[in-house]
Amino acid sequence: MAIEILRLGHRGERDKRISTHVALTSRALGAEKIIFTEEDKHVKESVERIVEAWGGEFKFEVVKSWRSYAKRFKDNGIVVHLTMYGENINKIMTEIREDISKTNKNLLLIIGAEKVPREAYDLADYNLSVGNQPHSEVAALAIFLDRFTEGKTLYSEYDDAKIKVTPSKSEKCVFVEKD
Ligand SMILES: C[S@@+](CC[C@H](N)C(=O)[O-])C[C@H]1O[C@@H](n2cnc3c(N)ncnc32)[C@H](O)[C@@H]1O
Repeated sequence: MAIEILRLGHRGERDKRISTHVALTSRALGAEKIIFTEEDKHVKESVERIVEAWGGEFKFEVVKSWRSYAKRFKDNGIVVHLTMYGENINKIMTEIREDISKTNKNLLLIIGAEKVPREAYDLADYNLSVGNQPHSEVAALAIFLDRFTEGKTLYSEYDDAKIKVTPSKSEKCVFVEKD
């Protein structure tokens, strides 16, 4: 089962930082790939730099048509759209987890930057809220992924990592590979 994140929209300069955080949060919490609908060299390079240093196979893609991407994904996947208007995460998470474990399908999470087109709601198998208050796509993504994976992806280790952190009670414990 693979987890992918589809980020709808990116408002240039204004979203550079948050789009980078969306990608890094996706990677750190167990997603295999992030898909953007807009090109941004700065975001792409920032993510690639992290993957190069911290390891793993996290993929970055920009698509022309997110609708075609999501429709194709549904051949062997379940689409969950995160929105403050959606169903209660506390009530629906068990159903989503069972749905995916029974069918062994992949998971595509859709998150917005600004107003999300109606088609995203229609295309999604689940429209899910992380509370009904407006907050941030980074927070919604992190809470969803942590609950979906039950924390199992948080301490993933990568053989090809050049930097590794060992959890420590009292000091920074960092391994850095020399060139
Ligand atoms: C700046 S917010 C826009 C809020 C928007 N009105 C909405 O539909 O959620 C950008 C993205 O954050 C996510 N988001 C914000 N609050 C959320 C919440 N309470 N539950 C789930 N997702 C949320 C959604 O993916 C949304 O598209």
